[in-house]
Amino acid sequence: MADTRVKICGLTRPEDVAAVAAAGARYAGFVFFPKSPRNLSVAAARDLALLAPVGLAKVALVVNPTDDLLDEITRAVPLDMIQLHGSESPERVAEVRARWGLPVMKAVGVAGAEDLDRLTVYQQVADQILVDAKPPKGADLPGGNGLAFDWRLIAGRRWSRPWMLAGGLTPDNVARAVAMTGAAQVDVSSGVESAPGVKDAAMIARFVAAAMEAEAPPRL
Ligand SMILES: O=C(O)c1ccccc1NCC(=O)[C@H](O)[C@H](O)COP(=O)(O)O
Repeated sequence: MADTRVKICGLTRPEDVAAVAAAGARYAGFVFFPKSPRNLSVAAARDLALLAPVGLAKVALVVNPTDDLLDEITRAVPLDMIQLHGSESPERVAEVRARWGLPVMKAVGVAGAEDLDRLTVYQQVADQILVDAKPPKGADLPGGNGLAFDWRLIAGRRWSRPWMLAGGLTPDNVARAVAMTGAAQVDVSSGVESAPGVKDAAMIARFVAAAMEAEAPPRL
């Protein structure tokens, strides 16, 4: 059994926080991106974050955030991590980490082998890497699109930092994804929704159980 750590991203309602905690997920993600069906105001995110029990890490997902937005979010919302999901440079990742004093997870989009060097670059400055599918050209959202990339691209890769696998994961494919990539952590958003932005408690429970029971490849 892999005992995979799960992040459920894009919670919008108190019952989502309860479902995520009851299922045994380890991270809850709150999205601050106006175009997203999962977008939250700072006040709404604060209310949700205050419901999270000890052991459920609260992650703020932001896209190329201004300093003012980061100030506003970090002053109001009790957080454990900042997720940068835009085109932030390595220098900006290092700056956010130093200035706001929280661990930073940098999302890196992967579509082909040409994207893999960026994983190495960002591992040098971020606390964690979120390895996600690259959004299609012209997509409204830089993440949360329910698209998977070819997991063979990262199978057997050596990592110098903790990382999470994301992109198109579902209760039905997460065990295969863990077995193929050796991911110790996985992230999902649309794969546990009944409609865009609407989380489904039964799907969350099924996803977390499948991820935790997955067989990981031997870690050498
Ligand atoms: O989920 C969003 O709406 C979103 C908006 C803007 C930037 C990133 C966003 N989501 C990123 C995530 O962390 C997702 O969990 C990740 O991309 C996987 O999404 P999915 O393929 O839908 O499981």
